[in-house]
Amino acid sequence: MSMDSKLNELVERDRDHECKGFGPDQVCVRIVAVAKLPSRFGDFRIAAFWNNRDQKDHIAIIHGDVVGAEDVPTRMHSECLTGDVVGSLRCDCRDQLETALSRIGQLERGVVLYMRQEGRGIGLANKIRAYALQDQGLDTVEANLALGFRDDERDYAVAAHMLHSLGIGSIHLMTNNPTKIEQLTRYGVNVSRRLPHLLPPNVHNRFYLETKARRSGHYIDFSGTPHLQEQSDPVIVEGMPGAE
Ligand SMILES: Nc1nc2c(ncn2[C@@H]2O[C@H](COP(=O)(O)OP(=O)(O)OP(=O)(O)O)[C@@H](O)[C@H]2O)c(=O)[nH]1
Ligand SMILES: [Zn+2]
Repeated sequence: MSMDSKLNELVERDRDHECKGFGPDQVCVRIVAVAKLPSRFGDFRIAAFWNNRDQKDHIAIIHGDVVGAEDVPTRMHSECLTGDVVGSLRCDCRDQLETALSRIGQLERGVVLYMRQEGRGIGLANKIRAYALQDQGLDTVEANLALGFRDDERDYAVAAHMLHSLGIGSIHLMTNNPTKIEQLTRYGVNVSRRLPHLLPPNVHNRFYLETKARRSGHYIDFSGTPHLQEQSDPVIVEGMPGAE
């Protein structure tokens, strides 16, 4: 069966899908529409999902035949309008997204989950409030706390169910964030391997990345010499200020 027919079958199957849900919030997800999506990063299909937890359209960007597959290279990306769309250099989001899409686009198969969890789940306006506090000297964790949020408000139950809905048996997760692996595993996803997803820092996001390593326990090595191999990867955004 072709990949398109397989995915269309999943849409049919999910029309009346209901289950006891993932995690304490009993999160249930349906795959609602699939279409082809040729992109500058490769050939993809895009799948839209409904869920019973938030009002957001979460998305899977799929390359190759992933239904029923094991060890599927997977990137779980959190929406970042400032980075993804505007090309902000305050974070590493766009570099990570573009690199994930082009790497996966060149593999046999893989998937990028584009989760609408702007600002680590606090939303766009609040992220900009957090940026304003960072402009006054707070770090990214302190800014979230000052606004009355946890440093990270994301929950990956929707993402876990999305992978389940796609029939993906196990994943190789592209991340430096141990919490993503812990949570997905808790929600029943088999993360058979972690693939480091580091890109070279620029002058604007270096402190932000250091904070992720120092305060949020991300696997990013700044002090250790030699640096992790991945940090010497060629720069993705040509002409990026401060790029080494
Ligand atoms: N609250 C807040 N969110 C931010 C800030 N900078 C980037 N983000 C958001 O952080 C999310 C990306 O998460 P990161 O913490 O950068 O990285 P990660 O996805 O947890 O980890 P990796 O998988 O290793 O990339 C996106 O939703 C961004 O909008 C910030 O200063 N404050
Ligand atoms: Zn960002």
